[in-house]
Amino acid sequence: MSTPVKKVPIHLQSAQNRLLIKNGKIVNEDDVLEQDVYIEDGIIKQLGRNLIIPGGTRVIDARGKLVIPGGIDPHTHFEFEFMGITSVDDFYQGTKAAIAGGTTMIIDFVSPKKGESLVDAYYTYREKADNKVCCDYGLHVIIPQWHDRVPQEMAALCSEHGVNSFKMFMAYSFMLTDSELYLAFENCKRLGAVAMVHAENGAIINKNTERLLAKGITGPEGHELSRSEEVEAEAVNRACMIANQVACPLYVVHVMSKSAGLALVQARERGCRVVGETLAAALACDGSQCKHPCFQHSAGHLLSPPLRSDPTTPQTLMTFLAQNDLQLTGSDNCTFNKTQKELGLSDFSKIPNGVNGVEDRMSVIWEKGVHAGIIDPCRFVAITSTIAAKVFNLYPRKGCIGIGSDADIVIWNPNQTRTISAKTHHHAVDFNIFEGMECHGVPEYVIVNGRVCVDEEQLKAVEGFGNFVETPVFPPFIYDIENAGKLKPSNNGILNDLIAEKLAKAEIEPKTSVTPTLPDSAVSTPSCKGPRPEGQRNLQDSTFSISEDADVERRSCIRVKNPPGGKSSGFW
Ligand SMILES: NC(=O)NCCC(=O)O
Ligand SMILES: [Zn+2]
Ligand SMILES: [Zn+2]
Repeated sequence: MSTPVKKVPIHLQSAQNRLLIKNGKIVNEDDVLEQDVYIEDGIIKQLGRNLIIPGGTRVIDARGKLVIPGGIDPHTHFEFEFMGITSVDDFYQGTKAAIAGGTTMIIDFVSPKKGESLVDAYYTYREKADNKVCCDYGLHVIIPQWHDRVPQEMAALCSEHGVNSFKMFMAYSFMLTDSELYLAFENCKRLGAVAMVHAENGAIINKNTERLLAKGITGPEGHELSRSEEVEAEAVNRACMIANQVACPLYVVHVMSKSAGLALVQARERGCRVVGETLAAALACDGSQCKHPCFQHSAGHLLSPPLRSDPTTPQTLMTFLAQNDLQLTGSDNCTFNKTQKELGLSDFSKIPNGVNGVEDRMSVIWEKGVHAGIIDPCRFVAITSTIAAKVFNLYPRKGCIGIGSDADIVIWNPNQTRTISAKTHHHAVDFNIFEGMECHGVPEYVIVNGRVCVDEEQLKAVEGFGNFVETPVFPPFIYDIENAGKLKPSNNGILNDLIAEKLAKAEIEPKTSVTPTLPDSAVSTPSCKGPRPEGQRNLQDSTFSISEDADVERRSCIRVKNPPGGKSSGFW
């Protein structure tokens, strides 16, 4: 079989090929620039003020707005066959929702059946996705079972099919044993691939589930009881230990608890190279939602690892992100409708696991991170876009606003608000875990490969406009140890002097004292009615605020030295 060839209608190939974004403030992960952006044929061609550009170019005025790299969601499951059913957001609806929220690239997971060739499963996904995606996409491949052909298939996916990442499970019926994980990580290391792991102790979950059901605990509240924080943290620790035996860098997906976050910090202190991802869901919701008397509400919030009962979890995870103890965010968008969730009405272990997030991730993280004063706009860009681009070796093509980069750009209005609701979202699913949450920060324009796909907040996504993007092996961010050292002090969420100076022009005043206080609970209570080169700067912990003028609303961004119960660590 050869790589699928996508047929994009001619009129879509170079739509709106010239665009100038004027008067905005470009925010990259490490810098803020007062520059205009000129785009031609989907690529950023010029940056600066007073650019000389061809006549007939469309001009968008971004005065008072931030011009940021489009979000990259490294964790979605569209049309995912899981627990006997298929998630309802397909590659069209899912990527359309992504764009509506300011995400311009997603990376989904090929999910081979046990015994199926990984390469065949990859083709199945390409066929499902290529003509549906509204934005660019990449693919990770799940390894559901270890057998002799797997190493060869992994090698073929890396060398011939543009895949550089594999996900292994430590729970569910397709979990791998420790020795199989060892082999999988060893192969990832040999190929220069990113080893991703779903870290929960599957054997203990199975035993707990049997015990809970036998006791008559059958509702959604049983879900977290069966997979407590230590069940997650133990697996994180074990995965890090196993990866370290073969010196394989590790990416832990969906870190959902303080205990798991701390396990990562401790592993890194022992010398393990590990990247930690958390989810929009975990940053905005807590486990109390799964105890709600309405089944649609409680089951609607059910995913694995679960939202945690400890109500300080969302803020702590955000603080981990601020301190680079966690590095990036995904959505794990895996949506099931009410009727699908009802498969588990009398047995929580049969409720399909998964929630929405691809549309609201950017707004939710802005709200709980920047608006709440825990991270600055540069760190927002890092954790929603740049670090994903670096980990999966897409940087600087994606994840930054630079000359030569893809024109995947969001014009972000931090002064605008919107209220999230299933009634207005663009997903196929009938429920939204962020229902009723008011978010400051709205994507007014979303530009996907140079095409304006959200235009003054109006969604104009085009089915099939996106392309499959190959992810090359040996991402320097995780494989080049020397560079990894240099990346460590990249904008660590802290406003350094130079950025402070630049933002000062854009209304930022550094403060002198550190106030290690966190804002009041960031937990939402939804209602239920049914190429950045060398020279990364050293950053000191500091407190700063963005002062108000005509353009930018006042924000107080607080750096906290140590997370509650934890200690900041370096990147590796
Ligand atoms: N997370 C979840 O509950 N569903 C999606 C599958 C996975 O990522 O484990
Ligand atoms: Zn998972
Ligand atoms: Zn997932």
